[in-house]
Amino acid sequence: MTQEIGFTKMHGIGNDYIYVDSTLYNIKNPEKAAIAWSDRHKGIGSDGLVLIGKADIPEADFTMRIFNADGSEAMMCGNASRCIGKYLFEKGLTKKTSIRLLTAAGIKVLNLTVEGKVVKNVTVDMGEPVLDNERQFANTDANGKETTLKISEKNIFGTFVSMGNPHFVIFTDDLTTDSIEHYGPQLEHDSMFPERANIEFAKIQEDGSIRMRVWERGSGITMACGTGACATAVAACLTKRTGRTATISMDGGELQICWNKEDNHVYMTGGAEFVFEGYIHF
Ligand SMILES: N[C@H](CCC[C@H](N)C(=O)O)C(=O)O
Repeated sequence: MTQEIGFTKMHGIGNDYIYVDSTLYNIKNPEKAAIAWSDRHKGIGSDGLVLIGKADIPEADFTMRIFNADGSEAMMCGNASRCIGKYLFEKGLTKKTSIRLLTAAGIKVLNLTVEGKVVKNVTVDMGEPVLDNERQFANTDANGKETTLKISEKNIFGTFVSMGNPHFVIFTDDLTTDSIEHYGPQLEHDSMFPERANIEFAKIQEDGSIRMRVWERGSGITMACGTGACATAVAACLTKRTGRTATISMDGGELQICWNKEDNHVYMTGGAEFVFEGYIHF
């Protein structure tokens, strides 16, 4: 027996997802739906599937579940959290401009910048980065200076930062697709990351901004990654390449990241857009 499911397609600087209101539609197998619907030829086409729900605890307003294009469920999605803020406000599901979103990585607070009835951009309190020391600085050089993680025989150095979901940030001048397609899947599945990992390839630019491209766990190369942008900004600061605020420039656009010294929280600011709506039989 197929169901007719209403969906909304949105993107956060090119990182596109299918959004379904789970108070209206009960998708029995979201993993399977994410795989089928993410297919850019036989499905709707997206980087994954996001389910929006109503929170049943007083500490939160709404809930988010996010499934990658391979059907794997992730703890958190930065770009999707901004899209949810826009979705909820512009569809009249809330009048709040500060929304508490319950995710598998805890409650994230979305602060909407609104002009009239339109959400112009969203700042998300992404919480504290988790620096996993045994994977953070595996080596120190002769002077005891902390270096960054060396991935075994690949002789690749990077910085592990979790934003609720795992990220490995590599600073390199080589941001070519060939390299990312070569090293991305290898590193995603490296034994150093039992839960797999999102892999960021980043380069500090002359104006101090950071150019970053990403191989996402479960979705491959995407146009942008919100949690990845946060992890990249934290890694750049940790390795003394930048200060605590950074503009992260990705294929799909820019995000402003601030790793606040007072509360140790990372704040991400950027846009979100509707693309189209439709129904799919599943
Ligand atoms: N692929 C990620 C989930 C999506 C995160 C990304 N799209 C973002 O904007 O944060 C993971 O498996 O952890």
